[in-house]
Amino acid sequence: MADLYLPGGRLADRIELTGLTATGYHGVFDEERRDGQEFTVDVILHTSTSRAGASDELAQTINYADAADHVIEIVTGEPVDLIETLAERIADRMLGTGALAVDVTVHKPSAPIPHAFTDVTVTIRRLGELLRPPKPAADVVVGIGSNLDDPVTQVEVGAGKLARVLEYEQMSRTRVTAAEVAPGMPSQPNYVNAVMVGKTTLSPLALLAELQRIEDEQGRIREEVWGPRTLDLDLISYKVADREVLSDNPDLTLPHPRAHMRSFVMEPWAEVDPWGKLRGKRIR
Ligand SMILES: Nc1ncnc2c1ncn2[C@@H]1O[C@H](COP(=O)(O)OP(=O)(O)OP(=O)(O)O)[C@@H](O)[C@H]1O
Ligand SMILES: Nc1nc2c(c(=O)[nH]1)N=C(CO)CN2
Repeated sequence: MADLYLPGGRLADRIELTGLTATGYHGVFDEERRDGQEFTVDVILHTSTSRAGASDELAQTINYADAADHVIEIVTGEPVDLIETLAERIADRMLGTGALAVDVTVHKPSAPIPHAFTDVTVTIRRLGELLRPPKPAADVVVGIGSNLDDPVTQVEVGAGKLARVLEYEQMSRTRVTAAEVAPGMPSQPNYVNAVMVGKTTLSPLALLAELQRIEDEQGRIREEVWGPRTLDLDLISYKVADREVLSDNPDLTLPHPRAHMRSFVMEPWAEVDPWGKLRGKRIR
């Protein structure tokens, strides 16, 4: 159960807490509620540790001591009948730490079973919002940009591929925009920009993997942030049942953190979706 492959094929990194033990008062029987017993919990947090590994900063990862505190708080907290419920509560809390997915095993080695046995466990895996297929289909906004190797054709071909990934899609007109470059960086050729809105049943990370596949197919080389590019597809906004999915995960930040400052995104978006909203505010 431990391996989790992310959309795009990469194996997720793991932070594992094993054998966390405390007395709890969970169980169906009165004696269990009265006397309590030991519960042991194993947790696997599926995440990406590469930024923390490179920067050596605790803020870039999930603090395992905080995760352990949460688990103990739930085990020693409000009693429930079933270890299934306990596992569900722990998984839910662990997803709140920013993990992409979690595996939780709850052990109840002193369970009231009138036979010789060593342990009884429940193990569950729960996916966070970035990995969960949406229900109903999500409304998404994708920014398209190119300023290398015949940008008009790059945008046209990229949009054609994107249209096969999305449903009920609608594309803005393309426009030529002056390149916004990072401070101190050399100027760049003009961009061709457009926005496509549509629906998807892909999870946010699965959609991002599709966007990156299309970028890669069009010869995108990722070297310089804000560098010139053959094709750039940014996931601007992802809404399920009108609720915007929010994420501060650097691998997929939602809504896109710079979109609201970019007229080359907001103008074409307003053209195809005049009632559109970003962080609850009308876009025009
Ligand atoms: N909303 C998002 N849409 C697309 N990529 C995102 C998003 N949030 C985070 N990313 C991450 O950003 C990384 C760098 O993306 P990219 O090279 O397209 O950045 P950029 O185009 O140079 O800058 P910008 O995001 O400001 O347009 C990607 O590998 C991706 O994981
Ligand atoms: N006009 C324009 N400027 C940009 C664009 C873009 O798509 N259009 N994309 C950037 C990084 O993605 C940086 N600057």
